[in-house]
Amino acid sequence: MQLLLRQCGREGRGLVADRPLPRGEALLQLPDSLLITPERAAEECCMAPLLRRLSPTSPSSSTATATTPPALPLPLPEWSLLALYLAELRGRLAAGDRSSRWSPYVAMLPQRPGTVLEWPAKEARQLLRGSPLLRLADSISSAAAASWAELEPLIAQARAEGLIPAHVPMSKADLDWAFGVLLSRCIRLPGRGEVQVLAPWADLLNHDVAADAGCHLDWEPAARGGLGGLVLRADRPYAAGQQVFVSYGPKSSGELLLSYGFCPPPAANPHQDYKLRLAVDPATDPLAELKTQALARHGLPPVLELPLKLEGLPEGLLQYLALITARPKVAQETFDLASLLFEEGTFPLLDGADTLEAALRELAVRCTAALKEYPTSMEADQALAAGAVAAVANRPPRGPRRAAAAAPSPLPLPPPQPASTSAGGADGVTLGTEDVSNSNLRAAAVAGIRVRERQILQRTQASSAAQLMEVRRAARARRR
Ligand SMILES: C[S@@+](CC[C@H](N)C(=O)[O-])C[C@H]1O[C@@H](n2cnc3c(N)ncnc32)[C@H](O)[C@@H]1O
Repeated sequence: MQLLLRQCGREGRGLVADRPLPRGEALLQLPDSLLITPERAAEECCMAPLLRRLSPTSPSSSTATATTPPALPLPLPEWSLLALYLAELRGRLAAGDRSSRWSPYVAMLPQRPGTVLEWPAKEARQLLRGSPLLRLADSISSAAAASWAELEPLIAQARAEGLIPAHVPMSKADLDWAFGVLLSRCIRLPGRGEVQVLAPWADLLNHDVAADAGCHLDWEPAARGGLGGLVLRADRPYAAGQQVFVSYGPKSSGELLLSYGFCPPPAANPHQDYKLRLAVDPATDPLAELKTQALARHGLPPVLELPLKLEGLPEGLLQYLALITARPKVAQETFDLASLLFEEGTFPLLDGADTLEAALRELAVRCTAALKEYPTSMEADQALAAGAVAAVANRPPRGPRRAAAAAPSPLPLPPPQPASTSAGGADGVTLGTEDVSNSNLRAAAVAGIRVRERQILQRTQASSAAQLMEVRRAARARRR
């Protein structure tokens, strides 16, 4: 055991090194039997007999290895199976039924994971107006609603068949809670066919925006010289008592707020962005069908979200914009244009007009339009965000600190450590899950995100205007 459970300031509980640990060391190792996989959820869930009848008969793409059982065809999406099982375990626990071996795990899960699913719908729409985060919030709630719509009739059927014990409600509230737990704790394992699992104990690791993208939990197949289990390797040396963080992925502060219920200062988050949505529009573009085909030939979808950042434009943005804004007189030229843009990386003249110039112009127009979408002013958002920073900067997180004692730590808890560096800094403070459960602080967190999104849009607008002038100057020089 190299890691100990601790209360770690705004992050809540976390895992710390129990002694100096060298880089590369396996800090944590869990065998398959200690993971809640979708297959295990389907087999162990009280609805298993019904789920078995629903299973497709054809074999699924197997993720079996020497250390994992063969994967059975799944009757439902992974997410729904995990949610179903979690909801059952929660119901059992609430009724005092501790018969499941996962009870201690479910008992230590947060009652309110703090994701956007807990925000009142009207508040979410108001708060996120103008920001691309509104699309993300909508997609999260739609996914949860679709999963519930799929599960509700099955739960009713299983109850009618007497599969669900009377003391287990399997209510919508239990499922909603399960969706929040999954959003904030489920781990996807690239080393095991991208399967999504719940990993008790490992899911006590907190996120650091600065952690290397490679610093994450993954499955190490024994066959390829790995340890044959879920493993976290130290990405750097750790001192005794130092909190071990992982990367939940290159996520913006808004993505973390909606899915994990905490908000690091956007200005200190290297993954902060503004997701610009680009799409071929069949309603206004007579060449939409051809453009969709041309994009597909280059492996590109007809709708794309690209992350604008302060540091510069994402790769491929101008090429994509050049294609979707182009109006070639000869329709078939769409394919030639796509090849020149996406294969050769050149912006040709189209019917005498410069496609790079058109793309830059369009980018500036879209930034201007996006800036107008925000319902608040930059100054108001700056004041709101700064007020929240001042309010939380020097106060310790609320909540019972003895919660860690109830968690499955086989060792006594060492004394509290100083607040981690990720909890503050010159660019603001991380608003933790307890903070953002307060709607005023939630509003302030979103205001801070809007400030950064606007700065990104303004910078992009200015740099596209500067580049546009450059392109025009070069064109004039060519004509002289
Ligand atoms: C996978 S769990 C990690 C363990 C969690 N701290 C706990 O007490 O159960 C993810 C949750 O931890 C918290 N968290 C993770 N990283 C954080 C960070 N850098 N700052 C604040 N909260 C964090 C959030 O509440 C998030 O939903």
